[in-house]
Amino acid sequence: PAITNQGLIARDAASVAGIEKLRFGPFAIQSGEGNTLITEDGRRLIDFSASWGAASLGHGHPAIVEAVTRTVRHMPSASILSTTHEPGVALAEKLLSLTPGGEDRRVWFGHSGSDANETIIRAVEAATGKKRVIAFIGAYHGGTALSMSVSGHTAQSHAAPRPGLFLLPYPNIYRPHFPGHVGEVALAQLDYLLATVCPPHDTAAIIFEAIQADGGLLVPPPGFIAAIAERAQRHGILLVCDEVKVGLARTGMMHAFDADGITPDLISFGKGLGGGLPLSAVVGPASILDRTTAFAMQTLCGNPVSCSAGLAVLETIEREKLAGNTAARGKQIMDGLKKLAEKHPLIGDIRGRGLAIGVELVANRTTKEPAGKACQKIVYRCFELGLLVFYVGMKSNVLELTPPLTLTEAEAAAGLAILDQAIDDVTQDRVPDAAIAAYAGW
Ligand SMILES: Cc1ncc(COP(=O)(O)O)c(/C=N/[C@@H]2CCCCNC2=O)c1O
Repeated sequence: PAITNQGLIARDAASVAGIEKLRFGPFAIQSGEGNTLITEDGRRLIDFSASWGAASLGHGHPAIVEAVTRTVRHMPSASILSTTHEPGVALAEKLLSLTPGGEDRRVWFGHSGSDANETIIRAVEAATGKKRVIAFIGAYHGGTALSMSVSGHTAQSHAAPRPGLFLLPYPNIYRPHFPGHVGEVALAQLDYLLATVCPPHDTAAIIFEAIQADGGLLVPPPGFIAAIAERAQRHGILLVCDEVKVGLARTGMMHAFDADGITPDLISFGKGLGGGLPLSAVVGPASILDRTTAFAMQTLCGNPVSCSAGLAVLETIEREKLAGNTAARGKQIMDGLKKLAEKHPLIGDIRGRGLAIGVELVANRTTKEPAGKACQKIVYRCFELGLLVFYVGMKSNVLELTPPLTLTEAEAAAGLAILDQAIDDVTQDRVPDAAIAAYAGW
């Protein structure tokens, strides 16, 4: 049918496949400027999501515009598979210089966190010949078959876990599901697995997030990931850290795993690495990533335009000292949220590091009953009031605040004020069920 002059939402409904939609409202965007998005009808939204963390420098950052424009104009091919080029080599060198690891290492380029984690699992299995992998309940490692099969998020329960996968309980300090669900049980279970059905000689890797993002923005107790790393090292099991969401200065440190001062064997990057363009990377030992050729290919891997954006992101993080800004803005927001918690009983827990912040919403602070519907309504109301924020969590009740690393003090304050109003409106039942009925969220 001819496309009438309908709005984006109606046209989207008639043209874009629902299987890739994760919608919380009629969120139609016509443009972005810095840390603000402008809706189709011209309203300004402070962006507290950064497109799930991908727009690390906000929207239209001059460094990215300049790098991308320059490269797309002179275009040294579209791929690094069969022709190499300066943007790709320079970005690989930059990533090697920014990541810890003594031995000879290499960088693999992809387009998404999913393909990076997919490649890691395939590469470590091939290099070690080992069939078992250990991961965590609540983990989201991707949306492709293999990356999903080593995930543990309830939203992906439609995907079968890979054979030989063992899932451990990720520490949940605020909502322990059993005594010791704050770290020591996970470690005890890991030791028991390794001593029984998951022998180190057949266990290729342990994959984890230093902060579990989609699982509910769970921050493990200090020392937990160091304890995991110590066991991996002791048993000769490869340690894989998924830095796709919370890496690259988002926690106020260069790497989220810096919190425990560990050195993973392999690291996956994505989202913010591309600053809004499709780009992922795996950093790991040459003995794994350089052991053969033509093993993990996609035509546009190492696309020079995306690689130029990645270089611009990393250089800007350094030049603008964005890890420092992230720590400062994160403290500002955390302090602001603590004040909101004094007046809003819906706020059950506030946690995170830097600009990776979770606000867990509960109907009752004593029972901690998850307030999923209130959470959906708050996201919807924030959109109406001028703030874009989404939610995560296996009970869909954790607001995820991952604004661009370039967030300013004024934008943080304005976002908090809108969040305050939205929570108030939902608490006073001013947002009807009908407002969110059409949106499945997750
Ligand atoms: C820690 C972590 N590792 C890998 C991925 C997969 O990245 P891609 O979605 O770029 O393939 C993700 C993606 N997370 C999802 C993307 C789908 C929408 C829901 N929100 C996310 O942030 C992730 O958080």
